[in-house]
Amino acid sequence: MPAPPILDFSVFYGDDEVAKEKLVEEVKKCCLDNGFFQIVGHRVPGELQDKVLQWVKDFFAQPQEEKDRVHKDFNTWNRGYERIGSQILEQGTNPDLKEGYFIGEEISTDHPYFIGKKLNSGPNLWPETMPEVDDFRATSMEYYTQMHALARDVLAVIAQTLDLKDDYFKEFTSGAVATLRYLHYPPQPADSDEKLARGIGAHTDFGSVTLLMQGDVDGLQVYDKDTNEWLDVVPIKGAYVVNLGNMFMRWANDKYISNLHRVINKSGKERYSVPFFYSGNPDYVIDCLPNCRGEGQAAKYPPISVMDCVGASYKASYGAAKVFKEQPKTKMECVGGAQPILAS
Ligand SMILES: O=C(O)CCC(=O)C(=O)O
Ligand SMILES: [Fe+2]
Repeated sequence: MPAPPILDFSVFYGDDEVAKEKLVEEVKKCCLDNGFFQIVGHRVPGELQDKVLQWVKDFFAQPQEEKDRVHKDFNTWNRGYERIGSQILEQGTNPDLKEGYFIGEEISTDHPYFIGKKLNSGPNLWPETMPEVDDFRATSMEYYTQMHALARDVLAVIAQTLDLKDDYFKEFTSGAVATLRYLHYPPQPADSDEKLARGIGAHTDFGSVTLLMQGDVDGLQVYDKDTNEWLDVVPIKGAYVVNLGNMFMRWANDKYISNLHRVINKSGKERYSVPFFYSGNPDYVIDCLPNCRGEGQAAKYPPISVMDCVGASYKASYGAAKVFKEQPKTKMECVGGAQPILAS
């Protein structure tokens, strides 16, 4: 299996039906193989991408005490900053050498979508003391909106890979929630032990699809089960790495794959990346997709709401992070397939 192929997504927006069919075929191959591919030719403006990446750098360049002002422990709905070393995603490795900042739908505490009712919902925690924070906020939310649109388009193509109409996921995507994560990986020492050093430990993602913008520094690797090797996903300016998450794998009855990946930053440089985790409408009930099981074959998993499926993964992840030293990680409730490692 080669590294994830680079697909020209612009044909999705054009009239060339043959090219569209080819795109659907290529995406299907990737979904069956390891659930990873890259896209160029999407509609997210390059200027907006550059602006976001610059803000990501500027945010993490702030003094530690400024970043701690917006620490995610100040809320229970997964928004704000997390320090270097606060996660261990892979059993037996060093704490992840990365810091992060989470953004989501801007939802007030009196909104019906507020936590308790809906998945990871609540107000964002903006770095109010950072110079030009209004631009940081506006740029982040504009990008967040653009990523929702791209996720819907990617899902329209994925629907076609299953011989479904391109609007099959319409209900799932209306009222969808998602999480945008800004990430900074300081350089890992060149002589660091590959057995222990991780920017982000091997894991699978929780949701339906993840759309990842990498900066210009490499380090992302995808596990190849056939050769037991890790394949480098070399950054391409402006491109998105697309991968399926655990919920989609379950939804597709394990026909499509949510694959292990990790980051080791051996470049000697600061690495920045921006994943967008698309959960979907929290109330939507996922139940074995059409064309994902043989005739007469039962679905492997019972129906489950998006909120319960993705929510269980978050709970398992944070619970496990807190008690990590005392007990081994367990398989998550909602993960399809025998993934040995917790998702993020
Ligand atoms: O930083 C990257 O390239 C990957 C990040 C990732 O896999 C994640 O946050 O789940
Ligand atoms: Fe990931």
